[in-house]
Amino acid sequence: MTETVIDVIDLKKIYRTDQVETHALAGVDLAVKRGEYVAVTGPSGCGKSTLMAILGLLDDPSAGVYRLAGQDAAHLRERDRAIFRNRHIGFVFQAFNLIGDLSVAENVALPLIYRGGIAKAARDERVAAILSDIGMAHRAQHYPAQLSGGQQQRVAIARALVTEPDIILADEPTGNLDSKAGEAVMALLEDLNTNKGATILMVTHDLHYARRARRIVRLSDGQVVDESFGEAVVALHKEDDHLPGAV
Ligand SMILES: Nc1ncnc2c1ncn2[C@@H]1O[C@H](COP(=O)(O)OP(=O)(O)OP(=O)(O)O)[C@@H](O)[C@H]1O
Repeated sequence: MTETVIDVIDLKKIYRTDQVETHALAGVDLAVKRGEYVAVTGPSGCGKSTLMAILGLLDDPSAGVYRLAGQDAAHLRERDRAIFRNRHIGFVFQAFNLIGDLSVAENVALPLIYRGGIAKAARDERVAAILSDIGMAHRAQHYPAQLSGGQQQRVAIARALVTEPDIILADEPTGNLDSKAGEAVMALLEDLNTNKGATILMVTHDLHYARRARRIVRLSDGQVVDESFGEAVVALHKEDDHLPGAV
């Protein structure tokens, strides 16, 4: 049986201010198996960022179960979070978040340095291989400011992948890119999923990009209201009467 990487059961997040209580997540159930590529989509305010922050261990849920790679991830102590994140998660942000005064190769090597226990020669080898995989080997000694937005996001994806995480969490990865660069990033994510077995969960408000994933989960008012399959799956199974159509 395929291993479940992310297992979320009845996840709730309530924001309390003096006057109001906002149920940002009102009981989300979501399972992501190894090798899946899932897009989470939905209208503004439906809870996408809140869900991503919890899955990325940046915030705690108010209630519910969150298991990551089979371990309880909902109640980690502060000092365990960074270690857990480094070990299991690769994060791709909308704003790339590369470090400006480090070269491309140095940016990609950072998660391996944080992990520790990996000799420099092994790190260099791993970084070179991953930059080659994503077509950025020729930019290894460049600095982020010398790259286009699309290239910076490719480097950020390499940085997320370098530790071979259980899951890539991509938060609006095309949000700061024009459509051509956005398409290139989407093609890279698809390739990593199809050919390298990367497990990906991407949040996007853009249905056009959500459809490029294999499975689409729609949130509304903090709950999963619909699940369907992306274009690649629908094209593959278009003869299959039992498969729900693409959104
Ligand atoms: N820190 C906070 N304090 C209070 N309410 C919050 C906080 N963060 C989010 N919310 C509320 O929780 C709900 C879900 O917000 P969230 O940012 O997760 O939605 P979203 O789907 O990511 O929206 P968008 O697509 O616009 O980024 C919204 O009603 C929002 O106003």
